[in-house]
Amino acid sequence: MLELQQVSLEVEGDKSFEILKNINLKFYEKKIYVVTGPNGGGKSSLAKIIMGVYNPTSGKIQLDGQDITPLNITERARMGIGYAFQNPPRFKGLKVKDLLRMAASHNPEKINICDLLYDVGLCAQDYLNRDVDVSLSGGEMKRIEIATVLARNLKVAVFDEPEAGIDLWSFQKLAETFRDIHVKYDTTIVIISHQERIMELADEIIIMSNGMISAQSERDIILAGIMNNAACACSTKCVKGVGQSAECLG
Ligand SMILES: Nc1ncnc2c1ncn2[C@@H]1O[C@H](COP(=O)(O)OP(=O)(O)OP(=O)(O)O)[C@@H](O)[C@H]1O
Repeated sequence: MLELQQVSLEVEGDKSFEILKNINLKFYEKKIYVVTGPNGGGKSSLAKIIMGVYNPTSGKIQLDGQDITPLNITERARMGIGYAFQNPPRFKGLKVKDLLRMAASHNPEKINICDLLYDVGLCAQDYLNRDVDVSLSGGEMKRIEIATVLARNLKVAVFDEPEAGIDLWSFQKLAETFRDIHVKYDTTIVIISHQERIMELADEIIIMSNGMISAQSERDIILAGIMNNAACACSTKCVKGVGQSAECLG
């Protein structure tokens, strides 16, 4: 289990600014958590705190009871925490098979990289010798990156907006891939996303706004809350909105 205890993150600028405020969260094995909420709410910062890109100003992070707060990104990667980027990096001259072999080399179990490609819906024959460069589409790159996450057999995998820039068909395959990971592996999956279809994959949804957890519950409870947002008063044209409240009238 990954646990964040009273985690805060402050950045120094002209004046100091608290990006994350006293976050308490528990992420259990074999569960999918989707973190959502308004722009600037602190979701990516939370992902970076888990990864070790940022170190908290105060608070503690524990993995299976071990304090990992002082560990950096490389040390946390060795402990089984991995991150899939919003815009995955591409490397000239590197082939898909090299990338997967590199990822699998960190896994004590023997991994068949062709099976991994199959797991993410790609034909090994077509993709093993492809260069990891701009010739791969966004959706293909996303799936290859997910295959590298699977190759490492992570304890905790964090995906920041995995749906960004992929087409509808690839999106469907991506959702299936997450469902498969959920069934086959014990990995704790944390996905940052604004997409309702990604939220539908979650066991639990966490809503972050203004650097705090504003809601956290089972998927259906949160989704029902989002759909029947009684506080919405945006417009009479909005399907959710009431638009009639006195506050709306100029
Ligand atoms: N290194 C930094 N220095 C200063 N401010 C930062 C830094 N990183 C993030 N912020 C600010 O912290 C807030 C939270 O940013 P973050 O990227 O975590 O939000 P988010 O919820 O992921 O947003 P989005 O949905 O737009 O991706 C924003 O106001 C952002 O400008």
